[in-house]
Amino acid sequence: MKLLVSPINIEEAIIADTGGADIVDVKNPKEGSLGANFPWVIQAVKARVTKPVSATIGDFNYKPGTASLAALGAAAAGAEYVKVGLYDIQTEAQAYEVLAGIVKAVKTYDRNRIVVASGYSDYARIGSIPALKLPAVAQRAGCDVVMVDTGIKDGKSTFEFMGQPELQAFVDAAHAEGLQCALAGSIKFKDIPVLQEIKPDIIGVRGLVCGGDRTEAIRADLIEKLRAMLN
Ligand SMILES: O=C[C@H](O)COP(=O)(O)O
Repeated sequence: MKLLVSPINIEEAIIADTGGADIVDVKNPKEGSLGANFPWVIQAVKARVTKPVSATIGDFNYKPGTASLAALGAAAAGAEYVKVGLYDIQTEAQAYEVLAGIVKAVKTYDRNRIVVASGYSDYARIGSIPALKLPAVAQRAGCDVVMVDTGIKDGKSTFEFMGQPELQAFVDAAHAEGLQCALAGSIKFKDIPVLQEIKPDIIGVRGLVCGGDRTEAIRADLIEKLRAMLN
């Protein structure tokens, strides 16, 4: 499993990089679960880290044009992984239109860039499309990775909304579609053995490596501890 760590600034990005993250995922929690950071922050991180850079473009509603333009911005700023949250999206048709626009914008710019379609494990409480509907639509739209994160960051974990069988079904559906799969959402150290059974390709964390409070700064010792558990 690759380790994706989500820093909010250059200092945290360097700690994530040197601590053992495989993917440095720039985001801005002030603007939501998958809130977008500024292009100059993505550019600065890209210039300083050795690992592939990911950038979130926001928790989106049904705005395919806005989403595709934001995705191009993230790619142009240097993100190898461009990650969108399908937040206020209820249907497969809406999800497809948003994702297809993003894929076209990003892959026309550079066909080697990776598009990540993120749904939410707590889809029922936020009223978004169920996660299990996403692998097929993400594949049809030309995405590379499908994931779930929590939409509301109140400390409740993805495991509280999708049990192991449902998460396993999500990972298996992604793989059956030829996609990689990422799982995130207030993952705790105690969840790692279960994740090693479920076998997503990527796990995403922030709060865990901030000592439990994702508004605090990322700590090198906690990334190193997590890295050692994954090796
Ligand atoms: O993409 C991963 C997220 O940033 C996970 O954040 P979290 O572990 O604080 O829920």
